[in-house]
Amino acid sequence: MRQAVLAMLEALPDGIHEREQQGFKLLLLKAAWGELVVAEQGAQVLHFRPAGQCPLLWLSDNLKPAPAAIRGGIPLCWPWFGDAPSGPAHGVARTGRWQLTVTGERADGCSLRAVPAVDLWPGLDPVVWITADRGALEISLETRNSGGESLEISQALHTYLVVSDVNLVRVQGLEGCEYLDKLRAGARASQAGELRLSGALDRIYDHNTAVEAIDPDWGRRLQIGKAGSGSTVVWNPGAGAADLVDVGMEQQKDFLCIEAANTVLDPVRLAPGECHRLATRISLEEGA
Ligand SMILES: O=P(O)(O)OC[C@H]1O[C@@H](O)[C@H](O)[C@@H](O)[C@@H]1O
Repeated sequence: MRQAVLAMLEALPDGIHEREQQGFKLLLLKAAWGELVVAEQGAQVLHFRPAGQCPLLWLSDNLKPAPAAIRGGIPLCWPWFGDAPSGPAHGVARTGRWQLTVTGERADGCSLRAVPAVDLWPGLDPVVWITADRGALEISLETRNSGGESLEISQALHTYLVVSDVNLVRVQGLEGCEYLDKLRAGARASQAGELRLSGALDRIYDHNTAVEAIDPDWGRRLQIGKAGSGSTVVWNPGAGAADLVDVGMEQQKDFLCIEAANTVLDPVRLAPGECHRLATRISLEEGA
C-alpha cells in the first residue's frame, strides 16, 4: 500500500483527490505545504509528508484486505485500548466507516473533520480533527458522552513512525518514568536513561508530556507531543513480526509506534454531557 500511495501522489497534480486502493477509500491532499492521505475507514491518517521532507509515518506494504484494520499511519484505538471482552482488540473505531470533510484548505496547510458514518458505540460521540502544514501534523480525538450514564473509555492515537532502523533509534523524554511491561505480564519497572530497542518492546509509560525519537541514520528527530494523555505506549513486535502478515520480518525494523493514549493507567470517566480531548502533534527537525 505504501508504494502504491506514494506512486499515486507522484502522479497527481496539487489539489484534493479521492481514490480507492485495495478496497480502501482514500482522500489525498497535495499542495505546496506537503501531502496528506486519510482513509475513510477509521478516519485513519496513512501518510504525511511536509514539503521538502521525507514521510513521517510508516504504512505497511502488505495490508490485509478491507475491512481489516490498516497497519500503519495513525489508527484510532477507541473506545478501548488493547484487548477487551466487549469486542475487537483496540476497539471499533479503526474498522468503522467515517465521513471526512475538508474544513480548511489554505496555501500553508489544511484541516479536516471526521465523524463516524454510523454510530460506533452507544452513548459516545467521537469527532476527529486533523490539521497538517509544513511544520506538523495534529490529530485530536474528542469524545462526548451523549448518553444518560457515566461511561469509562481508554484509547490511543497509535502512531507508526517511519524510521531507518528501529534498533538504531533513541527515544528521549521517558527517563525516570514508570511503565507496565506488557511482555512481562504487566510487570512494573522504571525507565533508566533514554530508551533503545533491541527486539520486541511493548510498554505503557506513565507519562504525559512529549517525547523525541532520534534517528541518527536519517539525521532527523521526530517530536511526538500530546495533550489529554497520561499514558505513552511504545511498541515494536520484534521477532513477533513474523506472525503478523501485514508486517513480516522484512518490514519489522522500519517503524516504531509511539502512542498518545489513555490506558489502564489513566482511564477517562465521562459523566453525561462531558467531553474529553486526546491529541497528538508529530513534527520533524533535521539533525540528530
Ligand atoms: O495488532 P494490533 O491489534 O494493531 O496491535 C498492535 C499492538 O498495539 C500496541 O498498542 C499494543 O501495546 C500491542 O500489545 C499490540 O500488539
